[in-house]
Amino acid sequence: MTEKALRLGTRRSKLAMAQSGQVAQAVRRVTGRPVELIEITTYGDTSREHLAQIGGTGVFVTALRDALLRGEVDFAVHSLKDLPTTQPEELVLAAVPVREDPRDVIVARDALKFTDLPRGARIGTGAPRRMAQLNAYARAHGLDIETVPIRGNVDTRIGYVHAGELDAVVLAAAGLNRIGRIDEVTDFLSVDTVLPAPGQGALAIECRAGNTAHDAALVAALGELDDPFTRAAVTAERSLLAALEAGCSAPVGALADLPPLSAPLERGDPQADGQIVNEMRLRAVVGTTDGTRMVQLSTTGPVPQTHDRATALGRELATEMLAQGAAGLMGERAR
Ligand SMILES: NCc1[nH]cc(CCC(=O)O)c1CC(=O)O
Repeated sequence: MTEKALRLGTRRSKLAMAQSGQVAQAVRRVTGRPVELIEITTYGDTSREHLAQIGGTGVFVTALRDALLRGEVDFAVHSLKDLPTTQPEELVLAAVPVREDPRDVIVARDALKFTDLPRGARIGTGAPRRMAQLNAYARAHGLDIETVPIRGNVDTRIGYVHAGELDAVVLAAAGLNRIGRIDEVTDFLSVDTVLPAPGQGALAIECRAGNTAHDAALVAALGELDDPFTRAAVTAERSLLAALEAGCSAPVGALADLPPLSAPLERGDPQADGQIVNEMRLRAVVGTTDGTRMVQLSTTGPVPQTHDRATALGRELATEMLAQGAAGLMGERAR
């Protein structure tokens, strides 16, 4: 007997199709079932307005969720950083697979590195988070750059550099990796310079919450693709974002990862191994887009072992940031 194919709901962009194709492979492997891609057009794909203006979180996500709720697809694949922080009750994140490179990168003319850009260089990015941190770094290090708001898919953005309209554009490493264009990167920005968006580099596999035996079995099967460390990290990052009452287009960077090894220990040292598997560092930044005012904090502790603990970690750091005036730096609050 041939089993019915699982229907995977996906956006139609090149990036979405690439990552959905990769998840489809993994799902075939863990379920032994065929997987069919169902393309769904979202408002975010058709709108020409700036994302910050159509605003609101989740422009890319709503249409996929509607298709799930209507039963037109069995599961959906999202870029985690595009997912609103509120989780609808009827849906569940069945898996958060291992995160890939969370860094932002630049693609610049003449193979330039960020710090080698000439005076007056124009850098394209539509993300207030990227503008804020690039401008803050430039101020602190005597660089003279201008951030230029752009949007569009990866082809469009890199096209501005090839056309000579911009000196560089900022993109996520993970996206370029997934579409096979990582070779075009001219500089990987250290997360010490630019903290990524909460959830950047991670994917979310979302299902109906399991009210039927069929849905419950699917949630359990897809759970095989979950990576507990990535899950804990992105839960903390997103909880921080939610507690700041900021949306995905707010100037908020956050990353939970392994803390650096303390000085006397080296990798391979049994004590060091204990440290690297047991601890997590959460860093976050909020700033004005011109980079003049920033609140940046970090905390390190045991890897949270439950959803509630990961959520508390993010919320606690957000509370400290708010106490230091973070709310006043975010401009328009989340809608
Ligand atoms: N904002 C759109 C978006 N959503 C996810 C990614 C990249 C892949 C990822 O972070 O998982 C991108 C493109 C980009 O920021 O360059």
